[in-house]
Amino acid sequence: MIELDGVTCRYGRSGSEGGNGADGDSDDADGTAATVAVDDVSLRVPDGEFLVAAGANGSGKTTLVRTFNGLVEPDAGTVAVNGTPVDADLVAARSAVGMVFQDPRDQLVAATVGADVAFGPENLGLSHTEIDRRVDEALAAVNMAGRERERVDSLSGGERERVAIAGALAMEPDHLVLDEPFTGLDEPARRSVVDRLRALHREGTSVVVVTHDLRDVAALADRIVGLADGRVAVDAPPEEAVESLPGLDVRVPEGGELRNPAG
Ligand SMILES: Nc1ncnc2c1ncn2[C@@H]1O[C@H](COP(=O)(O)OP(=O)(O)OP(=O)(O)O)[C@@H](O)[C@H]1O
Repeated sequence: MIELDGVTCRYGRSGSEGGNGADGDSDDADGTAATVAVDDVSLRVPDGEFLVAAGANGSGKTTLVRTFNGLVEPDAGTVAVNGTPVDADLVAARSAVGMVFQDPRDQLVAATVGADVAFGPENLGLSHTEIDRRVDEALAAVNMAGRERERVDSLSGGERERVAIAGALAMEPDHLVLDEPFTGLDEPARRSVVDRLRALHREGTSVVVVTHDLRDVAALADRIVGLADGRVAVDAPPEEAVESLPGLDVRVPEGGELRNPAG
């Protein structure tokens, strides 16, 4: 379970670590205005849930999910994972919440698929047998079993995304968070990533997907949280949420009972 209470994150005060940490959204002493990226958000993400965090560019989605494992430290409010405050045990939070970043190139660190997926477990100091087991299972989960020896730079965008997901899965997190996982992927690649997410969720993995485009994931979600200007504007099951989301500049699936504001 991930629990946020009254979380506010700001960027822009000069001298604040990591760029966030201002005490207001007015001008600072040096004349630099602080940006309130996340504004007093309270949220529960139960185990097993497939949650989609949707919103326009700049609505605060990335900042919000980065508080889940301490990559961003809130200026106000608290974040707890499995009952423990993130700032009290950063290692526990990072183990419990696996993160797949927006561009898998930012995440892939080794030359080959197997070495890349093994990287995280190796840093945990696990035995070779345990590392091999995790790599095998993680690659199987993204439908890339037996491809350990392939070079990362020879993979397609969709395959790289799936290797990045496997790398996060090899850490055996309670929650898997993916930030805009479909950016830059062609249709078959998107479908293959969607299929993998569906299968992972079916097998019990908790998934959080950050997106401004719901076409791929609306049908998978248990719940959609829509952000606008750093605040939760919508928090509802998909059928209800898609009615309000177009007003937040979020692209929703076309056809059926769902509308697409872009026409
Ligand atoms: N490192 C940073 N320094 C200063 N401002 C930032 C930083 N990161 C984000 N912001 C600002 O905070 C606000 C929220 O950004 P964030 O990236 O969390 O939103 P987002 O919804 O994920 O956007 P996108 O879809 O474009 O990634 C935006 O106004 C953005 O410009």
